[in-house]
Amino acid sequence: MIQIKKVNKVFYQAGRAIHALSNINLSIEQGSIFGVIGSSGAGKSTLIRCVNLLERPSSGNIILDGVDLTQLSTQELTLTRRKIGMIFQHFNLLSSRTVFDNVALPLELAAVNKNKIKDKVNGLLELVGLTDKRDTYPANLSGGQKQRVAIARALASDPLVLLCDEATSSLDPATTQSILELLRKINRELNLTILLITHEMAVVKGICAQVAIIGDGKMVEQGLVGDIFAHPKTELARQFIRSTLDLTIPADYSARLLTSRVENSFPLVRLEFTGASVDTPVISQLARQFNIDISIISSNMDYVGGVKFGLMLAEFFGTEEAALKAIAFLKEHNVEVEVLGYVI
Ligand SMILES: Nc1ncnc2c1ncn2[C@@H]1O[C@H](COP(=O)(O)OP(=O)(O)OP(=O)(O)O)[C@@H](O)[C@H]1O
Repeated sequence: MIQIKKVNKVFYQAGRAIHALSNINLSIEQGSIFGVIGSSGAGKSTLIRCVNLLERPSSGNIILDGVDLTQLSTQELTLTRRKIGMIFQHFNLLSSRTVFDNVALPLELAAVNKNKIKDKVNGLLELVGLTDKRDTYPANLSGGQKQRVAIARALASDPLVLLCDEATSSLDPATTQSILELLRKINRELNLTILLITHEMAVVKGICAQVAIIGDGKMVEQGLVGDIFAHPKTELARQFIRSTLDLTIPADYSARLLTSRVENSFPLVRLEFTGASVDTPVISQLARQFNIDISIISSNMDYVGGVKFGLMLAEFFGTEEAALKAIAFLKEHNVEVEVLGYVI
């Protein structure tokens, strides 16, 4: 459906070359939801803007439904762009137009007749759940409602692909979930291919089947979301996965944390379970085998693509020797263990 082939993008600023994208290759199947994740400045916006040629790649090809967009004339490109809808972080609605008129705009520009526009827009407003807001102005809508209008507008010209540029980044978590739910619904009902870029792994986990991780303009890792969560190959992928779990040491524990073991102090350990971890009940096993009492302080375990993974913060009560044996046992079972300090 979309093929991004050997795409490079170089910006020149004050005589300096900035390699925003280096040799990016991606293949996105029709009807799939594909996520591209990266930190700030990684090149995500540049990549998604290259897909509809808002930004022209310095080299490489963008192939949509068998057509190489980089080879089209300006006129051909204008027509082909109708097959590509786009939504943005800040919605980009026209404040002087009502909800209805915002959604109608692409149809008016394509000279569709008024009755057809009315039917189409009403249908789209129903799809995104905004029928009762048709005559409202954007200033009187919530962020989530504005994004629904933007989605309806993007769908007006029956695109094959929807590009989402940080579409949920300015929304609260509950609204983010409702917009992701809507994207899932339109993907299912319209068989629309969705390419989204985000800096939030939670968005990828929530909606995407496949993900590509980019860093510093380069492809770092790509594959099925479940596989990446289960077997991240790079430190960058691990960082993104950890960001969905977020375990911090409670303040009162930090205050009592020593860097070396003294009498009556016990190790505070951070356990990381990945797809490589052996799928046995290791916590109860090590309590029994090594005579260790385990106090779980916080835990964030998850299940994606058939794989359990997550982080756990725990205190190990027992002798120093028992704690060392327990840690070795966990490592043998491919649980990553980090001793964060000793709690007094
Ligand atoms: N028009 C431009 N002129 C010069 N440099 C640019 C331009 N657009 C982007 N860049 C540079 O290209 C690199 C990638 O930027 P890009 O906006 O694609 O990153 P991003 O991953 O989308 O970041 P963010 O999440 O912060 O938006 C950055 O170093 C940026 O400064």
